[in-house]
Amino acid sequence: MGSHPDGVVRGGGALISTENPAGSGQQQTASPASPESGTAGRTKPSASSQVDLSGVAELKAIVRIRPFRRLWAVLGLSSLGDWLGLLATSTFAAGHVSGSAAKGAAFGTVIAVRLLPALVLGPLAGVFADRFDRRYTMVVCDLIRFVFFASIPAASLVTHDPKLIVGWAAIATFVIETVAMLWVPAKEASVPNLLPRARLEAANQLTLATTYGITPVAAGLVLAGLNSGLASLYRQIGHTWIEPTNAALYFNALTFLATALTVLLGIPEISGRSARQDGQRKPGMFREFLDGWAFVGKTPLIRGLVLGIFGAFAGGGVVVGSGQTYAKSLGGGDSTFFILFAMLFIGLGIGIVLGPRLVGGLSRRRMFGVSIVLAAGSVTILALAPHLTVAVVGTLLVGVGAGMAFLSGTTLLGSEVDDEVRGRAFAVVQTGTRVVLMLTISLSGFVVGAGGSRLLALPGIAIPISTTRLLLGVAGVFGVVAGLAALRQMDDKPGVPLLADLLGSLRGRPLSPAEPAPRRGLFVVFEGGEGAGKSTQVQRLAQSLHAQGRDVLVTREPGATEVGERIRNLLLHEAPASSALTPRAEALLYAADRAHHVAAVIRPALARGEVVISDRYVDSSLAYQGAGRTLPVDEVSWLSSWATGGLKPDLTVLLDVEPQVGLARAGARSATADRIESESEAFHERVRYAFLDLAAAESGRYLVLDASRPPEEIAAVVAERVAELLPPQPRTSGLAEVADATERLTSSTSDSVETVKEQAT
Ligand SMILES: Nc1ncnc2c1ncn2[C@@H]1O[C@H](COP(=O)(O)OP(=O)(O)OP(=O)(O)O)[C@@H](O)[C@H]1O
Ligand SMILES: Cc1cn([C@H]2C[C@H](O)[C@@H](COP(=O)(O)O)O2)c(=O)[nH]c1=O
Repeated sequence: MGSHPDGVVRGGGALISTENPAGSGQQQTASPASPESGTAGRTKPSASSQVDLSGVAELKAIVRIRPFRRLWAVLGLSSLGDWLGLLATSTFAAGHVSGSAAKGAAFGTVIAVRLLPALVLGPLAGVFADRFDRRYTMVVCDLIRFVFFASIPAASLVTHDPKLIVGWAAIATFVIETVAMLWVPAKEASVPNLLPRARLEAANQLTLATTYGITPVAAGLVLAGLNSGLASLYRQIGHTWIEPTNAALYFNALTFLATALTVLLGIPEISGRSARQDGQRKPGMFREFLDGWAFVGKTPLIRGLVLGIFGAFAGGGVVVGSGQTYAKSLGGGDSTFFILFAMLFIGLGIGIVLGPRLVGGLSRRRMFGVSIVLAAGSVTILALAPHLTVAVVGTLLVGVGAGMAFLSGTTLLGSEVDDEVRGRAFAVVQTGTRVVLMLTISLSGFVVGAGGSRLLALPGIAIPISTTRLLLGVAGVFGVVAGLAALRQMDDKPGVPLLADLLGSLRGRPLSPAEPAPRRGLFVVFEGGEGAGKSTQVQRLAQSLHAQGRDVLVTREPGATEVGERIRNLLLHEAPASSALTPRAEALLYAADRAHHVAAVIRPALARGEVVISDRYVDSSLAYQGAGRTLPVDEVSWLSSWATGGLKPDLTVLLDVEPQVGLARAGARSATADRIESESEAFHERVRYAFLDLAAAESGRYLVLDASRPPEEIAAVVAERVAELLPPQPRTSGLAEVADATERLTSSTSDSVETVKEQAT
């Protein structure tokens, strides 16, 4: 598969872009400095650095990019041609034979011939898109489509034998569809190179809406217009080229000539890939073909995408194939079937247009998996629907899920698959979806036709079981499993709970993934109210671990770093009263201290394999700023998880004490109370119960101890629990025994606590 330029990682044969937002590996020959000339290839605006625009502004931003605008126009024209071609060739063939059976056979033959190339040529098509200049591939394909579309009506100028005319229409259609199989992956693989990556999703929304929303309607209108406008003229003049179907085919041919010229002369940016390949020996076509399939099979992301997309299409195929009998099972007829069919397409449109707004910042990999589960879960709703209303809602949801999956899947393929192999990835999807759709529509039609409805006789009761519903149920469950498997394969936020992430995204606050970090040490945190004895226990644990010869880092929040010390003073001593610092500002200052603390002190120590013991951490913010100051706890939690990059302690020791007792201890320790110690008793009560609630919610990671017990008892329990989390330490010398004895003699005064704190800072 050639070289792997910067920004591309190889793993198991995988080539996934990690850096370049506009399609890595792409060496643009154009120098797109302004939006007019296209921002692809050079600039590096990541999804996160891109300004988040509203829907219309986003669309304006992408159509302002000249190469993309032109490609979009080409796509619109070409798609109009496709739809016109489908309608016109079918009616053309049927119009040249007489008798309903012959007309039906002619129509069916043309449709079958249109689908055949997907099976024969589909797998090879991607090799063309990846091997040759995509611009010339598109131009040659469009010129061939121009000639062959024009040749269909022109055949009747040469012969009047209907068999020859229909036969030629079938051959021409086969050729046209064959080159379309080459054109589509070349086009799909080019789009990501013409746009900044952050705009790819909106671009896909626009192109999908054009292909499946605007152009089929436009094609119907053009055909209807030609029919009504030219029919009487044709009757008067009699020239075959103004016969409406012939005129539609000539018009269609011209759309392909127009697109060929536009791509050739107007979008040179599609070329440019060959520069990278100069001087390299290309592998043979067969090798490239095998590499493409190996890439799909070995790369978890692509495997997940392909699995999910095929699953969604299989579900859609089953819904369409069993639609008519399903409508009957609801007590309806053809009109019910059409209502359900319309609902499916309305849902698709909603999913494509509104899906991204709905899920907000949810990662697109997760959006893809969740959409498949939504679509498939809704198919199971259809299986159980007792009434048309439920079936209508279910069908709408199937469409919404499928639309969102289609959009996110296409965007992921475009943005995460390296340019070198993107054409082949798109070709696999293109071929596979056609095959899966054809098979499931025809198989499910056959199964529901043969199955009918059976009575399940149980003692005392007979339950009617319809094959249609059984099939829908099986398809739904299969789809949910495929969606979950896809999620597993491609999840980019392992460790971040999916449901919480989804709910946060729907509300506009997605959870950040934990920052990947080599982590070999152990992270222990002490939490509790004022004067609970945290510092005392921190120091005891540190000494005990030191005595075992372990590397220990003692630290605290706020104030473990130079910057943190200044923040601490500001928070606890310099601001004279609570009114001088608003709760949000206070929360942000604690978060700022934490962000720096984690990055500068905790993560490096953990990476070195040390035991890190911190006097307070995230829970203090949840308890003091959340419960104490009554800020929304989920907002404070989000802030902390952003500040820490998702770093959680391995163990949190909660020292629980009544606030009066703790405050009295703290008062005895120092004459003046700081800004937070001076808060009301009710404030400290809320803080105490918030700590206890946090521990109860995740009990496995907490050790809750009664802090009114003697310090040495508490220390023993803590040491025992920590020992369970540490690997056994080889005893090296008699020094360890000496250290143990020293530790037993050490007093637990607050002076020595301060000494340890000083070492840490
Ligand atoms: N289990 C205990 N029983 C009685 N007194 C204790 C106990 N633990 C600590 N103390 C004493 O209580 C005072 C406060 O202890 P320490 O500084 O360890 O608490 P803290 O939780 O760190 O307080 P703060 O959060 O206010 O910094 C100290 O004088 C300490 O000696
Ligand atoms: C980390 C953190 C701390 N606080 C409060 C809790 C205490 O009153 C002080 C810290 O002083 P101590 O000597 O460690 O007891 O700050 C808070 O309100 N929010 C936090 O996130």
